[in-house]
Amino acid sequence: MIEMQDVSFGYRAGSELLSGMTMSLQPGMFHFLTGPSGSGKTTLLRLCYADLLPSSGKLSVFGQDVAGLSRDGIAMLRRRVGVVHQDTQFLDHLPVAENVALPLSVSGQPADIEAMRDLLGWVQLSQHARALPPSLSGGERQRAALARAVILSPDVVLADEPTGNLDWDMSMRLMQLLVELNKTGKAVLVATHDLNLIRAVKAQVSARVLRIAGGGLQLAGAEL
Ligand SMILES: Nc1ncnc2c1ncn2[C@@H]1O[C@H](COP(=O)(O)OP(=O)(O)OP(=O)(O)O)[C@@H](O)[C@H]1O
Repeated sequence: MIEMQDVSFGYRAGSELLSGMTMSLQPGMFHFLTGPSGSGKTTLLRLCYADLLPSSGKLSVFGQDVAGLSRDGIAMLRRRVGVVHQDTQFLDHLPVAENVALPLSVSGQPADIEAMRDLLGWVQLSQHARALPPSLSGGERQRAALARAVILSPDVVLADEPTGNLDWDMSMRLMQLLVELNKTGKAVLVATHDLNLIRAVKAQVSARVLRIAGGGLQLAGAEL
């Protein structure tokens, strides 16, 4: 569903951050992306939803080569990819429910009140539907961000360090939601440097671990 063949990327011409990356996100599979701070995890995620385009190599998303896509084509493709950003990026003056529903209004779809109620219930934020984002705890913000990422029923969910500021219990609660999503058939990719988190999830679900090292991408072995 997302495939990279020999993809390289640099923010500045002549200086590559990532090079020779070949990988595919498998439908229905749980994936982790790990690597040291600054190694390029966020950058790789941004490539996965065509927020950045490769400097060289081939990137296909849902079978379409992104190099040949118009802006509208890229916008259509992004609707099938739910993203939980590292900084949750809420509009602080809008209540949680309206923030979660934003992808619907942006894509011109009506809000389904019943579905919204179910979604907020799933992330255990029913009580906070009318709250403003600044009043939420870190875990609540991440769960709201996850609800917003899945409101368009994407095929793939990408989460960038979603547990970065959370304690262990809250981190596992969030990962549990991602595991549940994965069990409904969605491909999930979680960027994290927390190897204990990867081990805890791998004890519950089969997961592939990709590691960025030296600007390239490797499949991590049995040590995880
Ligand atoms: N928009 C940008 N313009 C220029 N350089 C950037 C930009 N975004 C990131 N970088 C640089 O690219 C490198 C990789 O950043 P990236 O955020 O992808 O790493 P990361 O592995 O996600 O890091 P962390 O684990 O700390 O979040 C860093 O050196 C960063 O400073």
